[in-house]
Amino acid sequence: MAGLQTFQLPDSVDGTPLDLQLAQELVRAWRTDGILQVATDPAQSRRTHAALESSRRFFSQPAAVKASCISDLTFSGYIASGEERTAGEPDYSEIFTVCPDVPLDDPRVRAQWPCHGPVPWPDDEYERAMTAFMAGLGVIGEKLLRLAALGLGLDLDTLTSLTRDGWHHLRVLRFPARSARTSRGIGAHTDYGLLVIAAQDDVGGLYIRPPVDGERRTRNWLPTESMAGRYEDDEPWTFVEPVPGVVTVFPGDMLQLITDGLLLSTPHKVRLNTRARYALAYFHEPRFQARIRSVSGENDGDSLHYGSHFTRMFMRSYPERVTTRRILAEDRLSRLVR
Ligand SMILES: O=C(O)CCC(=O)C(=O)O
Ligand SMILES: [Fe+2]
Repeated sequence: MAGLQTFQLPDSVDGTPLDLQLAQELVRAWRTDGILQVATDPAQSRRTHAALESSRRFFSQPAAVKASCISDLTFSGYIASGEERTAGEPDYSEIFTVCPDVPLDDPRVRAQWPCHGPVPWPDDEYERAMTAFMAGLGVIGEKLLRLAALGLGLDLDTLTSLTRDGWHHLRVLRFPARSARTSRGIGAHTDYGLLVIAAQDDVGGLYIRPPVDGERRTRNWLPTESMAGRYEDDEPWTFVEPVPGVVTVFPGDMLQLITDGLLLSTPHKVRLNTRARYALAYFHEPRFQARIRSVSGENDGDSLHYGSHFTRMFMRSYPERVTTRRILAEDRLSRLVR
C-alpha cells in the first residue's frame, strides 16, 4: 500500500456538509485499510516529542527503580519485559501504563472498585509530559468519535455520550532490539475500547491487519472469543511506516460491538527491529460505568459493562500481577454497581 491516508481535523465537528464528507471518508478508510493517519498541529507534535523523550529517560533507569513504580490498586505503572502475555505467550515490550489517576480518598477507591487508585508516577516531569500528551489526544479522540457517528449515520453525540469522564489510558512502550532468541514484540491482538491513537519514533515495528473479505473476526470482548494470537502468521499484514507529525488511529473492540461489525477492531502486532523502538499507544474509552450495546439494538439485554470488561482484559494480560491478585482476593469485581 502506498502510505496510509492522512486527514486534517477541523477545529470543531458540528455536522456541516464538510464535516459529513470528511466523516464518510474516515469511515471508508477504516473499512478499507483498517487504519488512518491524523495530522497533528505543532503543539501536539511537541507534546509527542516530549513524551517520547520522557519515556527514554524513564526506561533508561535501573530495573529496581522502574520496578518500584507499581500499585496493587491500579494497573497503572511499570510492566517489565516478559511480564505481559498475549495468547499465553510473553511479550518483550517494557511498558508504563497510565490509567486515570484516582486519589486514595476518592469514594470509588474507598469502595474498593477494581482498577481505581493513584498512578505510581516516577516523577513530576514524567507526569506532566504524559498528562499533556494524553489531553491533546483526548481532544482528537472526541472529534473522531463525533465524525465516526456522523459517518455512520448516527446522532453526532451517540459515541461521545459514552466518553464523558472516559476511562482513557496510555501505554508508554519500549521495545528492545531483536536478538537471536526472538523478534516478538507484542503478539497479534485487538485493543479493548473505542479508538486506539498511537505515535511512534522513527524505528518501525508495528503491523496491522486490514479488513479481509469473508474473514471471521471474533468478539474479543467475550471470554470464549479472544482475538489474541489470531492470524499472527497469515497475510495480509500492513507495515505502519513511521511518519513524523501524525498519529495513527484504528477502532477497538467497543466500536466493533457498537457498530455490529461495520467497523472492525483492527488486529495488530509488533515485531522487534534492529534498534530499540519507543511508542505511545493511547486508548480513547467509555467511562468506567458505561453500558455498551450495539446501535441496532440487536443485542439488547446483553449489554456490556465497560469497567468490568476493562478489568477482565487486564487480568487476562497480567495474570500474576499484584493488582490482579488483589482484585481476586478481595472479589473487587463484585463491588461494581451494576
Ligand atoms: O507499539 C505500538 O505501536 C503499538 C503497541 C500496542 O499495540 C499496544 O500497546 O496495545
Ligand atoms: Fe495494541
